[in-house]
Amino acid sequence: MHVGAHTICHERSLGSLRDGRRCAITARFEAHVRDFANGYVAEDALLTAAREHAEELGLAPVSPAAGAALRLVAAAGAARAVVEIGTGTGVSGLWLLRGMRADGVLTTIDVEAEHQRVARRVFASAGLAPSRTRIITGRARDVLPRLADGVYDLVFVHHDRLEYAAAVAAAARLLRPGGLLVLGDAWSGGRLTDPTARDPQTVALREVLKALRDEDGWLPAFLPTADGLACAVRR
Ligand SMILES: C[S@@+](CC[C@H](N)C(=O)[O-])C[C@H]1O[C@@H](n2cnc3c(N)ncnc32)[C@H](O)[C@@H]1O
Repeated sequence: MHVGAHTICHERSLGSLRDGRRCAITARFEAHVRDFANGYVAEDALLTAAREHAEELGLAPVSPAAGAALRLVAAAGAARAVVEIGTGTGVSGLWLLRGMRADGVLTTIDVEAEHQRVARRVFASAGLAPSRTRIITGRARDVLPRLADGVYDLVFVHHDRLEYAAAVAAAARLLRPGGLLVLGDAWSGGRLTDPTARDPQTVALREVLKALRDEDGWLPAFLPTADGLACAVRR
């Protein structure tokens, strides 16, 4: 997700950029980096189709760069058991599954069965056995308490930023020590670092990121890739 020049200029740490020309240069550079990252690992026809289905349904899937990063961390951690909150049409799920171990299972939760019907078709078209996915329809707050403690390698959160705090609390229980939490859309559409942005979703996200950084028990890092991925390893 693009972070506009005005956003960058509002960053206190980048106060020296409060000059229109430099801001414009920064914005152009940032767009260049974003476009390069999104094109660096091209999506295949299946991911492109899943992305188009998402757009038809009014959903914003992970960017290609964020998807490639999800596949990367799933592969680097040899993830076998992954939880995803926010199935959508399966863009992020397919990226995750392509990085996970061949016997890995993605448990993916979404309140909208219609979205999951599309995702199920996407996973099948990708040649994934039905045993590779556990697709659960329901609200995250109702489903997460039913999942087992301490057995998941990775939890990817990508639903409603107002519910990210509850999802992080659930992830702290679900992840094994050394497991990885990833929060999607962590730039909040470019508003994260804009101090004039006070919408409830962005405010809630800032609080979650602060808690992840400041609380014991997490080893955090912010990956500024495209739409932003906030990551933290469970200690
Ligand atoms: C941005 S889309 C997910 C996109 C998907 N992760 C991808 O990249 O392809 C967010 C999804 O979260 C679902 N959602 C929103 N609030 C939810 C909740 N409280 N519990 C479960 N799912 C929710 C929506 O129905 C939607 O499909």
